[in-house]
Amino acid sequence: MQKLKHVAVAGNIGAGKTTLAKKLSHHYGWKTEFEAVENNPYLEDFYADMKQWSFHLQVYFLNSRLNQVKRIRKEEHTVVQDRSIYEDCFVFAKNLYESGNMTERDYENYLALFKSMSPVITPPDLLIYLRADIPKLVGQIEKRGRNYEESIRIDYLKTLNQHYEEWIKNYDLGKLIIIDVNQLDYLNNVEDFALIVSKIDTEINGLFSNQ
Ligand SMILES: Nc1ncnc2c1ncn2[C@@H]1O[C@H](COP(=O)(O)OP(=O)(O)OP(=O)(O)O)[C@@H](O)[C@H]1O
Repeated sequence: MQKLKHVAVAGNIGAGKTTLAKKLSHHYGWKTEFEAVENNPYLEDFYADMKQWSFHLQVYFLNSRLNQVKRIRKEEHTVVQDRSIYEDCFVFAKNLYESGNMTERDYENYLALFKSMSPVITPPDLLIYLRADIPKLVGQIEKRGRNYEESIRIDYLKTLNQHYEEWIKNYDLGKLIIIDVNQLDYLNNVEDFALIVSKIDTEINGLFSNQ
């Protein structure tokens, strides 16, 4: 019987991944893998000057996310991961290159590194994509008030959203749930959270019954 081992929550900056991952961990008893924002040595510099720091930041995230994947694989419990490694490559790095914030040689170098790593990368059993429009993202980014995120431009969020949609349209590495979170408040509204849980339960049952 297949077991749900690795769940990843995907979505743009401020979509509410961390909140959902925490709530799912509490509800299902899953372990969590979060990105430690405070210890990131490049994030603040990156937001101040993307051109200068994009490559450094992407290599940092790639390595950090690969280590998460390796830990998840070893773990016998189910783990919910806050953002997948595919988003780093197919959304963030791609967006930086296409917007002129990463040079071609750096991007090619990055892609070659990603390719070398790919035999070790296993996809999540279930990917939950949180789809959010710009006003929702902006509202949530403002609410949490991280200083360095004040410089995030609407344009940046918009092109990230376009890359997210492109990536998710072609995503075929495992089970996928798409949740439009624009009208949801699963932190404070029990019914909104229950709606997400019921979608996940359906997928979990599907995983089991396929065996
Ligand atoms: N590969 C990446 N390239 C550029 N920035 C990234 C990358 N991965 C994460 N970040 C940035 O790191 C910061 C920390 O992300 P964090 O894990 O808190 O999630 P978030 O995107 O803010 O999501 P949410 O609000 O949905 O929990 C954010 O500003 C995020 O955009």
